[in-house]
Amino acid sequence: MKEYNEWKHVFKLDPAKEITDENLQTLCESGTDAVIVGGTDGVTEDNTLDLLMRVRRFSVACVLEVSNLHAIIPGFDYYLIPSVLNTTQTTWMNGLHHRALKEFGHMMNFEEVLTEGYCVLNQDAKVAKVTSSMTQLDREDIIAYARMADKLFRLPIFYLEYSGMYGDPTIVEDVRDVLEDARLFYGGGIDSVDKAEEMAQYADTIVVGNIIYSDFKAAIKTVSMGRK
Ligand SMILES: CC(C)=CCC/C(C)=C/CC/C(C)=C/CC/C(C)=C/CC/C(C)=C/CC/C(C)=C/CC/C(C)=C/COP(=O)(O)OP(=O)(O)O
Ligand SMILES: O=P(O)(O)OC[C@@H](O)CO
Ligand SMILES: [Mg+2]
Repeated sequence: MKEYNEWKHVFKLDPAKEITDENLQTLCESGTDAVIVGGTDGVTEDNTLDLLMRVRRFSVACVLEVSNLHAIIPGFDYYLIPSVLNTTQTTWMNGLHHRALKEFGHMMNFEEVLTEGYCVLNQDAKVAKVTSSMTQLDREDIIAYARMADKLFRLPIFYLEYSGMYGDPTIVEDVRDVLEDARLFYGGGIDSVDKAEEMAQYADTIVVGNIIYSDFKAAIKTVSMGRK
């Protein structure tokens, strides 16, 4: 299993969406560095546990990105805990986190927990709407959020989230240039090897999500970035 600071390419599986056993096997054995289980809505204890058990048949790292309090299940290799830095509602910054720590704090293994500072940039994404994120940001605003994650809060991960659309590579490059310790995750609209390679020049880790469900073959091809 690869540790999180070795991940270059990861797939994000949405528990609310269907994937066949055959495609799941192909995906887990594709050479990707980790499989993240997570989505903005429709994530339940049942569909999360189902994916955990199915992914566990393979040796790839299996990671839960926690998005609601009702689907926190033991047995994953890592727990990614998002805080949305550009939300307008404290719920998504630290509110649910406080509730979760009241319930689970005493039994958590913090070695497995990784906090992510999200900067949500696609105004049409579900995550932007749910979290009422301020997406109309200029380059300097985004860089300030990157420094907030890296230097003020010392979060291990800064996540540039364009979910559903391909972002601006020059922004990813500029953010890469200011981060010193935080790992840079980029996610959004990667549907080809070329896009995977372009963003992987700057991001430590690229995240491939929706294309798994709309064009599975294209999704699997993204793993071959850097190996064409
Ligand atoms: C013993 C035991 C159970 C151990 C585990 C202990 C543990 C790790 C406890 C958790 C502690 C903790 C602090 C939890 C935080 C709780 C929480 C709910 C925090 C809020 C998270 C948050 C900000 C959610 C908002 C949405 C978000 C950022 C989701 C991330 C995933 C994402 C953006 C997916 C992309 O969306 P998608 O669904 O794909 O959208 P489309 O359908 O449009 O594509
Ligand atoms: O679904 P896509 O657009 O690939 O984005 C991946 C991931 O960043 C979503 O949280
Ligand atoms: Mg998705």
